[in-house]
Amino acid sequence: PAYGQPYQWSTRDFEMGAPLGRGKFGRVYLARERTSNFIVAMKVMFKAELEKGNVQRQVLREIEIQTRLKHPNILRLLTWFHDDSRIYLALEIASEGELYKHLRNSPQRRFEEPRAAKYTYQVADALEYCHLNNVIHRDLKPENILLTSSDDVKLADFGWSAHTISNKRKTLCGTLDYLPPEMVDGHIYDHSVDHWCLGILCYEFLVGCAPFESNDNEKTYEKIRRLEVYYPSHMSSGAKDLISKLLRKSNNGRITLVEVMKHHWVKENMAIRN
Ligand SMILES: Cn1ncc2ncnc(NCCc3cnc(NC(=O)Nc4cccc(C(F)(F)F)c4)s3)c21
Repeated sequence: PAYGQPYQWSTRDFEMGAPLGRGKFGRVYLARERTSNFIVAMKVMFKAELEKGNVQRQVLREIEIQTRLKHPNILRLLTWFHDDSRIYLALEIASEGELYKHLRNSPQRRFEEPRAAKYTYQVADALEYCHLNNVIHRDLKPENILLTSSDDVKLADFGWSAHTISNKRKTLCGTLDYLPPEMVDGHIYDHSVDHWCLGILCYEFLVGCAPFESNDNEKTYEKIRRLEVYYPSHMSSGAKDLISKLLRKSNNGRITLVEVMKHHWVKENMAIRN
């Protein structure tokens, strides 16, 4: 490349391998960079599909956000490039794939408390870093969390993330189970929506399903508004205490992410595991 110009990556630099998964807007493949043999996860999206879904701005915002975020529990966007018909995201590989598959395949389809506590801690740590960088993830769910070979989690898919300045309503797509009350009622929201989602996530780790799940959207909205949470008898009082402090209607009533990381249930259970 011309002196001082950053190298322009292209598909020629990579040998594409097995498919790793598919999202709404494209597929993810294993890929190897030819000169370094470095392995990446390559997300390939068709421009036409992104235009049809009217999400190209979100992808550009994700690229802008993710190239800045560097944290052990956030999946790195290493580089990106495009050709005439596709956009490629070269992502850090998380070889154990999507966390929800491990959740669904666990005995009783739920994680033991030490494992749930470790992941809750790591997600809280990643979210705290995002918020310090004025980024709200907004789409926290087991599908967007990946697992590494060292059993650490990586927050991924910042396609729905936003800088804290913009309070655009999140167009309702995908699961409603994670929507906090202020978003269900279309009110403005801030980074504390992620605190709510962390509560839902921790509940789902421990129970195997989200607390407000129901087969009818209106019923889910109602349960969220009424904050009807059923805690199964197997759940420890420490876990119930933490979740009840995150699933608070008033966004400023939710405990901070630092308090989550210091919570006695998290600390006790992480001591067991590590
Ligand atoms: C499956 N799998 N197994 C191992 C493994 N290792 C790493 N990554 C994997 N999978 C990729 C995970 C992703 C990370 N970042 C993403 N980002 C995205 O998909 N962005 C995006 C695309 C199209 C439209 C939109 C928009 F605008 F609509 F929001 C946003 S997807 C892996």
